[in-house]
Amino acid sequence: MKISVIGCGYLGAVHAAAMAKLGHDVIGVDTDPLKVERLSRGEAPFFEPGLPELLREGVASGRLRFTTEIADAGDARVHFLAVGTPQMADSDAADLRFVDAAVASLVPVIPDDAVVVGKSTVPVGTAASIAERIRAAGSGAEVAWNPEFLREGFAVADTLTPDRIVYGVPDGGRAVEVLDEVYAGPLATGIPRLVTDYATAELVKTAANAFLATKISFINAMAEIAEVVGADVTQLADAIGHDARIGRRFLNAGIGFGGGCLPKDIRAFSARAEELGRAESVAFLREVDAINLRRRERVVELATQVLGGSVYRKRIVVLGLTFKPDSDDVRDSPGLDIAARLHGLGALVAATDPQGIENARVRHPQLPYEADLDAALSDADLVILTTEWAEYRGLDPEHVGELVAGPTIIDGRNVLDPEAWRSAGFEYVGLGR
Ligand SMILES: NC(=O)C1=CN([C@@H]2O[C@H](COP(=O)(O)OP(=O)(O)OC[C@H]3O[C@@H](n4cnc5c(N)ncnc54)[C@H](O)[C@@H]3O)[C@@H](O)[C@H]2O)C=CC1
Ligand SMILES: O=C(O)[C@H]1O[C@H](OP(=O)(O)OP(=O)(O)OC[C@H]2O[C@@H](n3ccc(=O)[nH]c3=O)[C@H](O)[C@@H]2O)[C@H](O)[C@@H](O)[C@@H]1O
Repeated sequence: MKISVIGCGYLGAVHAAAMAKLGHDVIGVDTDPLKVERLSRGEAPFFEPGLPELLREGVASGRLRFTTEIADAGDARVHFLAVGTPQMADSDAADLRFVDAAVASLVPVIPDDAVVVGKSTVPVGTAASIAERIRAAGSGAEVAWNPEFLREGFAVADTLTPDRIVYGVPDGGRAVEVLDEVYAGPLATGIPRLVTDYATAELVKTAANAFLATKISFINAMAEIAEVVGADVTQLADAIGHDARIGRRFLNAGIGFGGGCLPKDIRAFSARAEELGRAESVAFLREVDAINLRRRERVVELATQVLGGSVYRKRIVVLGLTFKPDSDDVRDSPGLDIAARLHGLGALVAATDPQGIENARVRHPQLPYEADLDAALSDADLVILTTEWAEYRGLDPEHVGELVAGPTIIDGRNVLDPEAWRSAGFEYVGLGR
């Protein structure tokens, strides 16, 4: 089937390449000419394991092309909207300007039998208003909402073999049949498919991210209590996680969640609930956000404590600037935020990351970066692990001990073995353990 994907960022580029892998004829559209140029060469414009191979294969097969011209996508049957929905600059609400612009550019170039499929995360009610706008423009194109649940770092596998596929569709339309054809490959393997109305599909996505954020803040709240009473939050998570009703996944306490989605999605949900007169229904999400942001502050407090009352002029190496490992994404990254706070307090920060330095530099040009891990660790008074990249989890405490000036480590992700670090002479500080 001929498919277009409008917006080729972390979501859209992977979706376009995955659709080509499923055998479709795909055109990706993005307003950023540099991104389109790289994608057209079969190169990934960001770090995502498995994506370069998929792009190269798709471009070489002739089934995957990219363009800046929306008109080039006019003859596709299905148009996936995958543009960004960031937080507004001056409020918690989602900024829908990219979605609006994409729809406005698309409608004049598509025929009446086209299906416009939203993948971006939007406030509930958006799909219905887009459908209304398309009708008002005199187009017969149908709208469906097909939320995306991929995780960065696992984006390729999550797209090709998702846990479930959700379609929000209007009554009596053709979208279900068309989407079943698009996803025939994954559906044939028995992946659950749920067909709902627009509002339910939009809410499914928002609810899923709100639940995940709540789970993380729940365990971080337990970490706050554990710190006071000397309990170990990791053992606590293991113990409650054995209850299948709770489950161990997403119960890793530490410096909390970041990224281009969970933080902005819970805020947008709160803002939308307020517009709907139901602010109280999700008032707990404000607390989820506050607990999350307190974790960053806590690391700064701990750093100040272990360095004898001030971080001023102290050499602090921050290991990890991306919001999670196996991604170069630094949007709302807790590690980068902590590095910037410490720098602001006069610490001599060495900020390092295997993939994130380039993006981090754009957001925080004032920070001192050091790509070489050993050079970053040299003469440090304090090491803070902020992103659990494999190379940081696998650090040899004896080797690090030979490089640093002061053997103290704050494990912001609770992933290191405290005993191994202590027996190498380090003061080990976990978050709630
Ligand atoms: N990043 C992720 O892991 C996931 C993201 N989402 C949602 O997907 C949406 C996109 O997120 P990301 O890919 O992370 O954002 P992104 O910022 O990486 O990508 C958005 C892309 O859209 C392009 N764009 C903006 N306006 C355009 C227009 N009018 N026409 C064509 N292209 C345009 C931008 O140049 C950019 O390349 C958001 O709603 C997000 O919440 C959902 C699930 C996973
Ligand atoms: O809507 C989205 O964009 C996506 O948001 C998240 O995916 P992602 O942001 O890629 O990454 P996660 O694995 O969810 O991690 C998010 C943050 O939570 C943190 N985290 C995760 C798990 C945990 O136990 N503790 C914890 O602090 C991570 O370090 C990271 O900063 C969701 O997991 C995806 O299902 C969703 O599609």
